[in-house]
Amino acid sequence: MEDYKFLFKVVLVGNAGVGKTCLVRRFTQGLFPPGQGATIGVDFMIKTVEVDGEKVKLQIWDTAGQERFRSITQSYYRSAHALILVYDISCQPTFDCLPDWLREIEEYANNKVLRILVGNKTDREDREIPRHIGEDFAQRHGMYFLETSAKEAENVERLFMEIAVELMEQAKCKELPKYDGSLGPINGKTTSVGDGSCCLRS
Ligand SMILES: Nc1nc2c(ncn2[C@@H]2O[C@H](COP(=O)(O)OP(=O)(O)OP(=O)(O)O)[C@@H](O)[C@H]2O)c(=O)[nH]1
Repeated sequence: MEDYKFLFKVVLVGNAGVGKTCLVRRFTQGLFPPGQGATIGVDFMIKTVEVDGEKVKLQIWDTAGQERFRSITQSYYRSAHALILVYDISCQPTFDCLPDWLREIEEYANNKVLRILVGNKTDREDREIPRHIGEDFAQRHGMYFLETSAKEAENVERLFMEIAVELMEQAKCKELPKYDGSLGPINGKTTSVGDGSCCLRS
């Protein structure tokens, strides 16, 4: 039996090419993969971290951004404890699609899911979306907000660690059932986490 006290499912969504896979690889393997191909369907990785001396296992689901995989990826929203919605700060269309992603989240995710908006690729010099525009959008939609660079490892560790801390705090308050690793929460119970209405601590 593996030794961990909490297991949380974190799902990344967002347009193709925004860097979801690179964020996951950076966090779980500490690398920025060269020539990363598009994700087909859904992929997942595990990383166990320690928060306040307790082991927290993060099961991180990396979904394909391409439209043709949408029906597969939607089925992963429901049991997510946290959803990371990613856009590329150097690519306006990826930001313009955020309302469409929010509609998907409204439709398929638990309405109490922890939501985080992430503007990735801060290392790029051709920024199109100013930081405050991303921040405003997140605030208006009750989401946490962070800008990251998977390439330069900026804020990536922080992103996942703050999610782990937040989910653990909520789990302690609400006594989330321990997730058994299957797609649905155990005992058929729908887990309920947080009200998703504040901003990531800075
Ligand atoms: N400059 C820069 N490039 C990045 C960063 N993160 C990812 N990329 C590049 O962006 C491209 C797409 O990265 P992926 O991680 O495959 O994007 P994705 O969102 O997983 O794409 P799909 O799997 O198609 O949904 C790759 O060429 C990466 O090298 C970053 O932080 N900075």
